[in-house]
Amino acid sequence: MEAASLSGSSLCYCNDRFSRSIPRGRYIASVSRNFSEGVNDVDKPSSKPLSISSSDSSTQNHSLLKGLNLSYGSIQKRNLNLQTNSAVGVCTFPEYVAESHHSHSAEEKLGVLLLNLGGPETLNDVQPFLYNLFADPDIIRLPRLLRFLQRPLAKLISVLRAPKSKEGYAAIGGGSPLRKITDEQADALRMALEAKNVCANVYVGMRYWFPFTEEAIEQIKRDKITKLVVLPLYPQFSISTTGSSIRVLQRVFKEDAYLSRLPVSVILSWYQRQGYIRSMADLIEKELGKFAKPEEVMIFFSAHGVPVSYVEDAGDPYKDQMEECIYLIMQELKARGIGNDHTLAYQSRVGPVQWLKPYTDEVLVEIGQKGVKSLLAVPVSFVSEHIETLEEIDMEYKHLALESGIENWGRVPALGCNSLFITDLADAVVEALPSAKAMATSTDDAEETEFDPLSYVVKMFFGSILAFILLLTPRLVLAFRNGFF
Ligand SMILES: C=CC1=C(C)c2cc3[nH]c(cc4nc(cc5[nH]c(cc1n2)c(C)c5CCC(=O)O)C(CCC(=O)O)=C4C)c(C)c3C=C
Ligand SMILES: [Fe+2]
Repeated sequence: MEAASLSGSSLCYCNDRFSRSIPRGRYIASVSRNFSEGVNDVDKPSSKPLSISSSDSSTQNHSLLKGLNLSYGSIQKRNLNLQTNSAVGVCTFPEYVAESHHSHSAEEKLGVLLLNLGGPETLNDVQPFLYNLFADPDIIRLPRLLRFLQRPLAKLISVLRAPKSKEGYAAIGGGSPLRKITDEQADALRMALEAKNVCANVYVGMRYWFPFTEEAIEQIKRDKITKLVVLPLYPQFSISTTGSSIRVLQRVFKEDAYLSRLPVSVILSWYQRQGYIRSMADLIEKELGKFAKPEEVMIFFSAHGVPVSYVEDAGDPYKDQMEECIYLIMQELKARGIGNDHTLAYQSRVGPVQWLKPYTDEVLVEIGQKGVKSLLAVPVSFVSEHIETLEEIDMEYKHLALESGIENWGRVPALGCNSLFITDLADAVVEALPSAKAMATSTDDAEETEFDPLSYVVKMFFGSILAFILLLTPRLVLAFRNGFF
């Protein structure tokens, strides 16, 4: 069966077989764990190209690879070798079907790894969580020559930003709800798969906080999983989210004999799946119904931003995918007779660089001044409630909107465990199974370096001094004054 009929989408589709092998230089994937006694970095160099078998079931393949190909920028430089097979069929696999436990293939064990960002569970976690985030070279992208500054800079920025972040987390109850919600989604997905007669263990791996992706992978090994589907909980692909998490997998998998032979299928993005589009449209339709005059409400999509350089220099397909996603949701609403005005803006910018525009806060003021009276905010880049929905949108943006002349405010909840959505994710997992392939390691390790504790200490020391000096440059001082960090 071809991909298009599986996604059930009316989109054009492709079932091309892509095979990309992208040459690159050295890339250091840095993962920092924070244990009770304090920050404990693990920075292991990673240079061997790995191959990821990726399964997408509609146009996303095309646009994603186009996105990756746009420039020989970040992704290629960073060793993301992609083999994408998009012809995916709906079928159940005898080895994973519940009834087949007693069969010869009972040894087969399917795993699904959900990837997410993670969030601090207490206020004390905030600074170390921020450290882990800013130490990620996919979040602060430094030129190669300045990479030794990554961790000292992360330390400084995390310490400086922590008070502001803590205020945000304090306002939503003292911590992020992300772990609890992601665990619930994992459970719901396991049950949705079971309902399709597919037995799977579902794991949660967070990028910047517990349970770290590496812990989930350890569990996958202990459970002797024989096939793995990797499902990032980000509908749209960004270098800063899915890209970053996949790099962690590449690093861990290539270093382990069992993992490097494990058949894996990575779902890179799924914003165009019909179940997701429909469930978003359902939520919007329901919330619109709560307004006195639903047809007059502006639908305001607010997506998490990324720096412009990600899109323009590094070829991040995030913006394209976001725009296509909004188009599809609006098409679905139109098909239901809902033709409201809508707009897309980007929120949550951090630091002194240019982020994707227009900015949510600026657009809210603008449309309030233009006379829009009713507005429905739709968070669109993430599928769980988190600090940016509960604090930034519900508190800061709502306040700003009301101040700017908007009188009726509404907000669509995040999808969470919405059953149509979870069922669609289960379908995506099933569709991805046939394209699972072992990640192959290459011998291209010429530039690999070993972790050297002495050079680490030296770099940390001089890097801290340099980072401190850099932070005193007028531009950055201004950025701090303006509260960008
Ligand atoms: C699609 C979603 C996200 C993208 C893209 C993204 C990029 C990105 N984020 C930062 C900096 C921060 N993000 C923070 C929290 C945070 N980010 C996302 C999602 C995306 N980030 C989520 C869901 C969360 C919240 C997690 C939670 O605890 O609930 C934070 C910490 C919070 C704060 O201080 O504001 C920072 C900092 C950058 C720099 C970036 C792209 C380069
Ligand atoms: Fe973020």
